[in-house]
Amino acid sequence: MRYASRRTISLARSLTPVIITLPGILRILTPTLTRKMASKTRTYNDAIDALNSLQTPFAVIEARRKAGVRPDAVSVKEMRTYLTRIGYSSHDLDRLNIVHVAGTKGKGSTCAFVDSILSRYQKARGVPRRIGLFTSPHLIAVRERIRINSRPISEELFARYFFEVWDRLESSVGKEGPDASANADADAALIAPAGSKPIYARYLTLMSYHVFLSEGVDAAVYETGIGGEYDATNIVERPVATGISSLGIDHVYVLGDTVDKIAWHKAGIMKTGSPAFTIEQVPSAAQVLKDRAKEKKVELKVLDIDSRLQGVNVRPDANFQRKNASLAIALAETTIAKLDPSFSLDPQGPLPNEFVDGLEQVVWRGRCEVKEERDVVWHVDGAHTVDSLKMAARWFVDECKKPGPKVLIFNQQGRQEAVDFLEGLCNTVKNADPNGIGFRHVIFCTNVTYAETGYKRDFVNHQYNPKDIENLTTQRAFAEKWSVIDPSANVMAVLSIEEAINKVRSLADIGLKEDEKVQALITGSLHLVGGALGILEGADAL
Ligand SMILES: Nc1ncnc2c1ncn2[C@@H]1O[C@H](COP(=O)(O)OP(=O)(O)OP(=O)(O)O)[C@@H](O)[C@H]1O
Ligand SMILES: [Mg+2]
Ligand SMILES: [Mg+2]
Repeated sequence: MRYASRRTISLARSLTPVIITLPGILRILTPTLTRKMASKTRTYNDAIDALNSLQTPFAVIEARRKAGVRPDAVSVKEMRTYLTRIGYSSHDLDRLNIVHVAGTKGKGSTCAFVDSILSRYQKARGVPRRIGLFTSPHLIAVRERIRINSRPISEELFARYFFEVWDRLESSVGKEGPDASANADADAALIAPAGSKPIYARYLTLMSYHVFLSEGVDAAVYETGIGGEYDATNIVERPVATGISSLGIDHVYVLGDTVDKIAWHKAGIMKTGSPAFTIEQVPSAAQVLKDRAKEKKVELKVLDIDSRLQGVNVRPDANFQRKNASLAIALAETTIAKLDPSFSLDPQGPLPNEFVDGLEQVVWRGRCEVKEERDVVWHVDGAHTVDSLKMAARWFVDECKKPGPKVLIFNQQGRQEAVDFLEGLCNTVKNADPNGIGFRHVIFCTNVTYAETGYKRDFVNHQYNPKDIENLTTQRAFAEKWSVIDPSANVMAVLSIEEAINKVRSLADIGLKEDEKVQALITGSLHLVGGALGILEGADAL
């Protein structure tokens, strides 16, 4: 086994007021930040720096974890308070005609399908007028999370709306709207002190409402962040429809350690008066969804794979994706029927062209992507749970028809349980090979993008232990585990995504046969995948 040597790297970019040093503690030079933000020309980079200052520091996360603090109903009250402070009531959200999607896996893909179908319909019929899409996490740049008509909002627009929200929150004095009682004011002040701001993901959620309402969006697709019941997106009271994609185990610390506990949270997005859809689930999860629907008097439809998908080229050609697509069809159909009363879908007949095109031409980057170079075929997928990693491995095996050594680049930072992701990944690939050969080389890297210059600003993350990254603690644990699971593999740990990619490219120089290409899989985290795509494409992949 070979490890990269331990060394100190400076991750500072010259213009940024955020300086990170390894080893050591992350420092934010707030005077620069404050001065910049006070000036008139507040840029996208200023916005991202200010946003990064809203991340919960690693030490606080640790302390909460130890004390067993979990999100609860107060989180939703807090979001409502902030919404009022930036000038909206939850009734205003009705104008957005929100499609709300929760699930352990497939949320983003389902949302992207819905968005893509609505876009095709818009082009053909002019309805909806403007489509909003809110997803998480981001792959290449933060502004990807807020899209209008399928395009990430521009840096200028992002900066403008970001600071409008910022300023409104800073100047809030605890008056919670004209109708608020003294008690309500006092409550709100306790939940969210005047002048305070929500944390990172919640801030972006809040900002998305401001963006979409200001920009005249009349259909908005929302992916939940974590869970559903207490998620920041759950302040919507009258969504057009809700959808729950595949349920499984993830975010155990926040949501609980069994699939039925997790299902309880996800079911929290269902709303009385709004149609709800899901797909086939494991029995315990299905039961919880059914019970919660009954309790909320919601009619929950459990969808089979839509028979009208036959002949539709859904990629990847896998059952999980057809489930996502089936859910998306129902959600898009319900939305369009509300906005265009002349629309109706024949459940037996073929799908309208707009639906077929929307499903076939969807762009959802970093999921099951293939990029071919002269000597290396890169297979890139952001899976990061046990189940989705097995899917990713199966997809990889199916794609790897051409000969050549298989190589893995893997990262998952900050989650100890991730060491359990490896076995399924290893065995799926091994078992698919007639000679039982798995990955020849396995490279574990940190989530640092570049060897020399460190993190791209959009990826600065205060939530990880900097010591762990410096010492490659996680990567060494992964490497040790892999050496036990597959002693024949050449396993290594390196300090950055860039080094990992260069390592794979250098493998091509040492002994590929004539018709061979290195078959590389990059997976384990969207952060890794986003950084890798940026490097492979040599520029912002956006
Ligand atoms: N229905 C599904 N069941 C299992 N795995 C899935 C499913 N849909 C997608 N995946 C896998 O999970 C990866 C992430 O998909 P997607 O972005 O749609 O999920 P998500 O729910 O938005 O996840 P995240 O937790 O990253 O927000 C995909 O690349 C694919 O490998
Ligand atoms: Mg997730
Ligand atoms: Mg997602």
